[in-house]
Amino acid sequence: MTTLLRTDRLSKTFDGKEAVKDISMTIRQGEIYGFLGPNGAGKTTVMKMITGLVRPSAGEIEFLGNPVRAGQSLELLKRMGCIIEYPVFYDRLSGRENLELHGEYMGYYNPEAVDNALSAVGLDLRDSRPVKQYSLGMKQRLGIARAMMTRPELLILDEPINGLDPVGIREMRELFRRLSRDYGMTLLISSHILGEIEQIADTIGVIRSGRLVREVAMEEVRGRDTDYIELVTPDTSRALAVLERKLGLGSYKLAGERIIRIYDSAVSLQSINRALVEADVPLDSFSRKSQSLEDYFMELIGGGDVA
Ligand SMILES: Nc1ncnc2c1ncn2[C@@H]1O[C@H](COP(=O)(O)OP(=O)(O)OP(=O)(O)O)[C@@H](O)[C@H]1O
Repeated sequence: MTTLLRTDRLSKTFDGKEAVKDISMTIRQGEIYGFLGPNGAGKTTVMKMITGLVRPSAGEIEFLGNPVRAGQSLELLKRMGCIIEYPVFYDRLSGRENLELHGEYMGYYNPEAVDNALSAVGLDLRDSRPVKQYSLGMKQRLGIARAMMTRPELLILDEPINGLDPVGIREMRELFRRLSRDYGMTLLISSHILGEIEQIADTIGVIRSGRLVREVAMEEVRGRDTDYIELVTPDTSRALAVLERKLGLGSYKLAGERIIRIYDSAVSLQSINRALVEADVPLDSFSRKSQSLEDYFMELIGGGDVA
């Protein structure tokens, strides 16, 4: 896949405080990129820099092969659609009227574009109710329709699922899939809840305290080895020495001062137990475990409110 947007060591300092530091991310054409991180991690600031709303303190942004500069790259920025923070509408006008007005204001009014945008997000083309009677989910859809009217190459949505009920969340997920599959759109979606994006994202970028701690293809994450044997011992170094010598243990990780996780699928629970007992290595506990996707990301994020 070709690269649509790339940032290189993007940083932002507010009043001497580093909110975002050295973010280098790559968004490929046609993918759904999930931007995951706890509240305050810096997601909105990164999105605002990408869309030219905030000037970076350092670093570069490249979109469609061209540098993006705040206040200068207007033609390029028109090829992005975004909803950062909640979309605001004229409450007393209908959804259609809001889109028509927006089109006129932006200088590209076209009734067909309004129809197409409304049907793409699954809103009724003939609904004449004022927006103030819309549910939050409908308003989010209308916001996406508005952002889509120019058929942007990249759609940037900041926490679009926030506040929706489970049905609304499911519908929104289906909408994202449809936009990506049927409209070939590339989406950058932020969230602080893994469960909201893990099912739809092709790539997840994990941000924590202003830094991108990991950028992973979901395919790779889903295909990882999730089963492991966990043993707790007061003497991890001796346990490891025995296991390496006797069983040729290769793949393991120290998960704490007393915890060893063994990912070697060729090594059985019994053989580990036998080797350690024979060598007289004290063991507090010993079990087979499986790491969920959630555990995996929690580990990357290091706690916080990502659930
Ligand atoms: N205009 C600003 N002036 C000063 N500090 C700011 C400004 N905008 C953001 N920050 C700070 O930058 C940090 C990152 O904020 P940001 O809004 O980007 O995080 P976020 O990951 O989007 O979280 P949230 O989901 O809560 O919006 C925070 O500490 C925030 O207080």
